[in-house]
Amino acid sequence: MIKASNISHFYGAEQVLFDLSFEIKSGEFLFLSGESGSGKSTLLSILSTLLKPSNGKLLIDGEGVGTIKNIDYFRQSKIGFVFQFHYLINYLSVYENIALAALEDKKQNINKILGELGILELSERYPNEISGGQRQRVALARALVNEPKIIFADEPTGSLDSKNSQIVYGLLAEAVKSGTTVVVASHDMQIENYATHTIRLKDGQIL
Ligand SMILES: Nc1ncnc2c1ncn2[C@@H]1O[C@H](COP(=O)(O)OP(=O)(O)OP(=O)(O)O)[C@@H](O)[C@H]1O
Repeated sequence: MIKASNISHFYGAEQVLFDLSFEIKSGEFLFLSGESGSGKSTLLSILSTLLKPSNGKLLIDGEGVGTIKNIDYFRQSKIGFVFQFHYLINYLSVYENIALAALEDKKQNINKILGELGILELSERYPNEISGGQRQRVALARALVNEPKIIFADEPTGSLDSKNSQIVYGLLAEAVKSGTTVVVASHDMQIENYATHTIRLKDGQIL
């Protein structure tokens, strides 16, 4: 599903990733772990096509990132993103936040996904009228709505307590069961209970 070959990255003169090569197979739940500053977010941003690596090659679902013609459609249709801060729009309802991200022919999925995530009854509420854990479930629903092949999550539970974190990991694990590939970068070692694979980074290298 994802093949990274000799990925390196520099911010200015500082090298933060060193010649990383690995594969992520379809249906894996990969935990990118490592201490603060080890390069997790940088690597996740590269894998999710948001950041161009300084060197190296990345194949996603058989396509070479960098040569993809319509990258916006590629991201919208194949990739779901979840971030620590959910970036929901406060002026739109839960339903509308998800509808905004949904491809036209996927809008019919919204209520089903809200139901599966246990937040259907919140669909008319606004983000500031629900809890942090519920907001992160909305962000997850938004990531799932286009039935992406891959979900990338950067510290998805960074602002949640342990119980809500477990709910989010459980929902990601459910997505994996139905065939989605999931890549999560986090400090939270609890993810090891859900992940099928772990890559541990230290100073920009795989341990
Ligand atoms: N935009 C940037 N410009 C310059 N240096 C950066 C930038 N982003 C990250 N860095 C540096 O790159 C290194 C790796 O950072 P990165 O955010 O990838 O690590 P991380 O493992 O995700 O850390 P954390 O867990 O604290 O989020 C760090 O030394 C950081 O200071």
